[in-house]
Amino acid sequence: MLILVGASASGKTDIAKILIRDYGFQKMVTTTSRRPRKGEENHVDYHFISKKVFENRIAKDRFLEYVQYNNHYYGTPKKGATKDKVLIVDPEGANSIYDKELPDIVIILLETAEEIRKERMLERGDTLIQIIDRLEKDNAHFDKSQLHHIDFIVNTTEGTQDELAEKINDLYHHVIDQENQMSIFDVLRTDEKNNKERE
Ligand SMILES: Nc1ncnc2c1ncn2[C@@H]1O[C@H](COP(=O)(O)OP(=O)(O)OP(=O)(O)O)[C@@H](O)[C@H]1O
Ligand SMILES: Nc1nc2c(ncn2[C@@H]2O[C@H](COP(=O)(O)O)[C@@H](O)[C@H]2O)c(=O)[nH]1
Repeated sequence: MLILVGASASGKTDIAKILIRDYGFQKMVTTTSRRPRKGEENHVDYHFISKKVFENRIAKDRFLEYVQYNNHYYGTPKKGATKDKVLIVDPEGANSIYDKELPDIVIILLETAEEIRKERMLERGDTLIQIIDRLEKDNAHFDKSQLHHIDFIVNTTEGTQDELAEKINDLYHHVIDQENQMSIFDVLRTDEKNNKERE
């Protein structure tokens, strides 16, 4: 699973969409107890459920990880957490998944100059108050020191979303293909050992 972590307007959503459109990834749809925003679709943007149902699922251990943010729950369902998924979570979520030592997890932190993020937020119509609030909160929350593990840091200040998605896809495969190759070596080594024992 490819995990993208990054501050607001670092390009996570656009890059994930291109990875899905062009590189065979699927979206890991997460679950939230917050209400859908205008234009958001159930089971596409999130699985939208009530706080009570969310707490019920916590009790049933249905989440790989979950957090409480802005008085709402957000969680990654255990079901469907496969290698080909792209997941966007905050650092706390990425840390919980990393600490579980699951196979095929690649964590990429997107870093973007604050000035550019501000411009992008203005362009997409965020208010000045929203922008100031997000910039202030994000600087501490999305700092690399908050993550237990990072496979790669990708600077998204420059470059188009297409170029960045291509780079991220390459980095993901660099790790995953190497891991798979290692497991082939492990098989060969085991075969060799078994043969020697038989001799
Ligand atoms: N590399 C880029 N070049 C130009 N514009 C970009 C780039 N990446 C993102 N943008 C623009 O910046 C805005 C924010 O992008 P996006 O929604 O992908 O960010 P995000 O990290 O998911 O933000 P948030 O966490 O706030 O939802 C969008 O309007 C998007 O089109
Ligand atoms: N740890 C998790 N964080 C998640 C999950 N799903 C989304 N998120 C993060 O929450 C914030 C707020 O999202 P918003 O859609 O309300 O703006 C954002 O940073 C997301 O990346 C999750 O399952 N686990």
